[in-house]
Amino acid sequence: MADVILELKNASIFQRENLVLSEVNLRVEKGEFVYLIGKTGSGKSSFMKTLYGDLPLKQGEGSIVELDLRTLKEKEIPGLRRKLGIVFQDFKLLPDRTVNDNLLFVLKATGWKDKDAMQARAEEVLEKVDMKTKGFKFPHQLSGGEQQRVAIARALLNDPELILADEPTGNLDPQTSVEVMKVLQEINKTGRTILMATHDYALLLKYPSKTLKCDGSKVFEVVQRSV
Ligand SMILES: Nc1ncnc2c1ncn2[C@@H]1O[C@H](COP(=O)(O)OP(=O)(O)OP(=O)(O)O)[C@@H](O)[C@H]1O
Repeated sequence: MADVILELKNASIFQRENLVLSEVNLRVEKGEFVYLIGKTGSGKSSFMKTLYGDLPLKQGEGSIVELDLRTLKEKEIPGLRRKLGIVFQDFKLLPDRTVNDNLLFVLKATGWKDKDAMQARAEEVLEKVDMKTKGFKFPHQLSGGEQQRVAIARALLNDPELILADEPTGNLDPQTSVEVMKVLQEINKTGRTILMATHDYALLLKYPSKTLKCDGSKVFEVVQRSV
């Protein structure tokens, strides 16, 4: 049987008392690349937040990287985040330190101790996103696409089972978006599972893959038409 990385059954997602999504049923298996699309306000970010423990799952069932979202306790959230790689639209790099130190900071915060191993790991992930020569730079010295590649490198540090990317190309021009997408595709080819929320239909057409749509407070799989 294929490894199930993420499964929701009859899940409802709320922002405070407001129902955002209901009867969500889905299953993502190891190695899949899945898009999550939908209009502004349709619930994509709320959905992603539920998956990384920022919004509690109060109704239905959900499991992600072998953790139960319904019974997830506050103190289990760091453990969940360690098994996930999360990439945001606005990169969220720490502006006051270099790329290298941004990566070392995360390694330290996630329990790494050996300095040489930490440096080697930082270089390894930078290499994967083709940023190995830029470790000494500060985030503001990088282009948006480069910052996002560093953010992807950061997401890879702890070898996550699942990468959640919420509008990772939302702040990038079309050409840079394609470059970032190529990086995500390469990562997916090495067997990592990726769930990516996006508005970018051009990317969907260029890199077709399983697509889920949030609409009318439901999430359903859509069949992509080739153009
Ligand atoms: N912190 C919050 N408190 C209350 N309601 C919220 C909160 N965040 C979002 N919402 C509401 O939840 C609904 C879904 O919003 P969400 O941000 O998940 O949509 P989205 O599809 O990600 O939109 P976008 O593409 O603009 O990011 C919206 O009606 C929004 O107003």
